[in-house]
Amino acid sequence: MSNEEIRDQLDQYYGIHAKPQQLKFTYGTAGFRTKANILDSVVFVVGILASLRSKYLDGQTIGIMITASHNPPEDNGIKLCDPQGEMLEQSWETYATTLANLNTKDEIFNEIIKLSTQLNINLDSPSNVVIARDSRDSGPILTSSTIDGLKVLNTQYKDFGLLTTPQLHYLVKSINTLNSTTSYGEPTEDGYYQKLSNAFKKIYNNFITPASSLSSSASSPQKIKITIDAANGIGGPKIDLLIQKYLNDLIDYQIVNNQYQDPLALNVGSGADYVKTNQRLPNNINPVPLQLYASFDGDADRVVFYYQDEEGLFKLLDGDKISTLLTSFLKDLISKSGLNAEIGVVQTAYANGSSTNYITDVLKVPVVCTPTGVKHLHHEAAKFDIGVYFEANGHGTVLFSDNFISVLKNTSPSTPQEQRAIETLFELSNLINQTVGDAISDLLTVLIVLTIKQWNPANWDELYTDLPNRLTKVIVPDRYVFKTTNAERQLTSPEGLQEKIELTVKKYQNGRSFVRASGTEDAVRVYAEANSRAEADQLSHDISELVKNSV
Ligand SMILES: CC(=O)N[C@H]1[C@@H](OP(=O)(O)O)O[C@H](CO)[C@@H](O)[C@@H]1O
Ligand SMILES: [Mg+2]
Repeated sequence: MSNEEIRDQLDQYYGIHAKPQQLKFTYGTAGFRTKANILDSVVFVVGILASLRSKYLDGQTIGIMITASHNPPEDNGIKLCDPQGEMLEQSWETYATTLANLNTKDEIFNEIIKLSTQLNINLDSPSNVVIARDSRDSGPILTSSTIDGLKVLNTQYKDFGLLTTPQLHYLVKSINTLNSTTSYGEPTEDGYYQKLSNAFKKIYNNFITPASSLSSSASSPQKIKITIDAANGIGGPKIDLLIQKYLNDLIDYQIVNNQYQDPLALNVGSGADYVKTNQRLPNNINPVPLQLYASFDGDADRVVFYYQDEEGLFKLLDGDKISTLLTSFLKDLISKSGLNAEIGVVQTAYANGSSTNYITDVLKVPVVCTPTGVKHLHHEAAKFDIGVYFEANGHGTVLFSDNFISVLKNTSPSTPQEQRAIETLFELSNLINQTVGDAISDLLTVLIVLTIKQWNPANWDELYTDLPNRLTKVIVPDRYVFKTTNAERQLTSPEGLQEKIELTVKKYQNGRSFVRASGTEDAVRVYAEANSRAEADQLSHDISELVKNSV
């Protein structure tokens, strides 16, 4: 495109999407996220950036997701997805932030020219983008503003409408691998359902026969039971569609908080974040002891499970519990397969200390700790043949390396046991989303593992006992003075604070605490765990006081 053509396009579209002068925006861990009514200028320039990114990558398809995940209904956000379904490369986050804060049409034009020169982008290259949104009522208008941004550099686009975030990631990877040897799947929403349900059924049929089932009737196995709190978000109608169409004879499910068309209901008193943060049931669940419940977040890239024990106590099965369940299952399969595979687990400092000890000491699997944010975990997990990564809040997945997948495809098993283990490992790589944490895919994986093990939620929970812990926020004048090292587990600034924290922690049995600035909220987070509830609370209080007094 010539400079004149770009100027003409900006003349046509910029006026209605001009930035309000006083606002500042940052592309953070989760993209841009704020009140929906101030996002218009941001989504417009994200359209331009996605076009540049695609041209930079020779026309490969880039994904745009309009969502604010677990935030309240009046918020919204936008994030980009790279060609293999991974998060946007970090250096481009800076370009996104720069573009979003420019105040005039000329500045935007100059930035387009500057970036294309600096990065050697041929503006005549084709550019392709797919776009989707969660169920927020601000979604359609923000989508249309994003599309105006795409038109500035003549980008081809397809609007997939309402999808979960992981479905969009699936589509991006499927489109970019179409007709190749590493084809990820059919690039349609239904292709996603087919891929997951086929894998689920194959694993199921490999293990569950009428004779081995727990069923009272010998001829038909009992259906797998689950109640899902969909946070009144887009995950509800999507998992409904998948199970209805493909898994209805295997899964007996109920969806609560499924009012995704109610603009005020999203994430209110419901959802994975609500359940994990408050450590309590969401609205509209009357628990039956020892039955399994799950909560998605607003864009269905996180899931947590829970149940009520026989004493009537609420018990949470969070990302750490999912990680340990899957790791123990996978390790067992590797050993039965007769193959050599390196399995590893990736966690953040927020993982419960008991889970880390269990994985290291009992499962004897290496654990890597990374900074918060899934892109850090994802990157480390990709270094193993099988890399399991979950944040404690329920966002995570399991990555199978290309090399290990080709070993699985090309090995001739010598016993039926080996054959079953190899097939199951291969189908798990299809069932578990390889691009990003996925509530639907993780839910199906947990259900099949529990069914194979014939475990109820209490059996799962028994693997280890969580150390009592507390996660709190402290509001400070400037959170950026809190700088960390060692995967965010130690402070380097403010000076002297880390030493004080360590002296305090030493007073508590099994005490552990760390402090870091949130990347998504204007606050400092304090995490504390110790041997008892009272000690964890006291430690949390002591450290919060140290933080308050340090600034
Ligand atoms: C303790 C915690 O749960 N932190 C969350 C939260 O990050 P903070 O940087 O802690 O605000 O939002 C991130 C994005 O959703 C998520 O990846 C992360 O796990
Ligand atoms: Mg989310």
